[in-house]
Amino acid sequence: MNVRELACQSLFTVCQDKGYSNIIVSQTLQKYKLVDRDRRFYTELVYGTLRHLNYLDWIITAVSTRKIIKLDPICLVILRMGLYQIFCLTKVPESAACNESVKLATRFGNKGMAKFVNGILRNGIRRRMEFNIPTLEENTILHLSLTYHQQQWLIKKWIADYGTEETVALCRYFETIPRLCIRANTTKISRDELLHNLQQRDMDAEIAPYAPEGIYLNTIPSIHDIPELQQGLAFIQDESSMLVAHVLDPKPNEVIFDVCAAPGGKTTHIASLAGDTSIVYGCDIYDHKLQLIEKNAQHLGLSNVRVLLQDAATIGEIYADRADRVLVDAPCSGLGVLKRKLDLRWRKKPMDLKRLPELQLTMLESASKCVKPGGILVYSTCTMNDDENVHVVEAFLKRHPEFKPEKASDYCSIYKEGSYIQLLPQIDNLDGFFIARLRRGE
Ligand SMILES: C[S@@+](CC[C@H](N)C(=O)[O-])C[C@H]1O[C@@H](n2cnc3c(N)ncnc32)[C@H](O)[C@@H]1O
Repeated sequence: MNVRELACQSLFTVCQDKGYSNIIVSQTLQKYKLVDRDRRFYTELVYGTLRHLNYLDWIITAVSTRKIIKLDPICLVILRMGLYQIFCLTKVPESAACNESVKLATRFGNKGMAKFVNGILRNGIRRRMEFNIPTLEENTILHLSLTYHQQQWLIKKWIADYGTEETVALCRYFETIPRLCIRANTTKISRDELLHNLQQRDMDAEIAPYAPEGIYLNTIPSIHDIPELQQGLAFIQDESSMLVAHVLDPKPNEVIFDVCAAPGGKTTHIASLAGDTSIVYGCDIYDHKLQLIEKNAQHLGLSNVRVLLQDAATIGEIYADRADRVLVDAPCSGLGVLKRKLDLRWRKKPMDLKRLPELQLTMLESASKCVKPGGILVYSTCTMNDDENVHVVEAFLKRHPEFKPEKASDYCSIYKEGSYIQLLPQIDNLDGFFIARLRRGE
């Protein structure tokens, strides 16, 4: 298979919602031993097409007489990839992009599809001047959506929530290349020692400003350049996410429940802060995900982690008053981490934001029953959607006056007014995250 065929297949899988682009790309690169140049072109085609998806669809909508949703999915992938080469790459001649796309349509489709693809691409080239992105003044939403590769409904929501200037800053944050952030496994090595070891090997590493175990790597290394990851001395985790365990503030000799725990980033962090006289139960509703928690705990040498197959929405009926501390790191819309998840940007639907708060409140209510009198309940998400954050917590507090909020930022070094921490990428230069800390009365 040639490079374009591989890219076409990978994009087809991602666009059919059958996998994450980073996993598919790395599996493909492992299976097919491509030479460096082909490897780069393959990666560029897959990630570039995905990043520019809404711009490419904007062109297809204008040029095609058939509606996008009526197009054969493989035909749509071939068109997107062809237009990406024509409109966004400078080094591929237009004729090559067209001819190669026609070949793909013949290979994966039929003669009719090949003719259609040829027509659309040549039409696109003829009408090229029509596809300059409108300016911010001409059409704010379309401009931001096409320039920063975000869905229009999200841009509208952000403008309503933060205004245009902050929305631009937010979109810019999501366009920056994510730095790798690692957490020192402080049960085995201090952050200073880990940092020293990395810098000794000429790695451009610096400490994370807010998470006491966090280290950023400014140049993106291959994972294999960091043997400390394989040795269990460090764990890949975003800085925002590291703050959650500190807000929970686990202590020795405690029983702690992490009720939405897989793959165990926070469970293992909590376990290392609590020490081995505590027991941390990492619960999840998916059996196969529990294995990830176990594997991560074992790899980091943590003997105080146990896993539990358990639905967070019913956990309180079984384990009432059992835990000193409970973390609900709820499934959420993930709007705070759009920098990392390119394909997730296009999968988000307004409906997701509507259906989640009810589920989150159910989980929080059930998990709260596990908290012993005087114990701590922490609720966190990786989103900046108030309906999933402050509104869920306030609805919970209204029904449960036995819980009172405590100032979350007293437990970590990022200061926020009010009780809760809402990290905003455009203000805090961190992934969007929400953390609330509640205490049950005695
Ligand atoms: C935001 S992720 C958790 C990330 C994790 N805390 C970490 O730091 O690695 C949410 C998790 O909730 C799990 N989940 C979804 N619905 C659940 C339910 N009803 N009960 C328990 N876990 C659930 C998902 O499988 C997913 O692993």
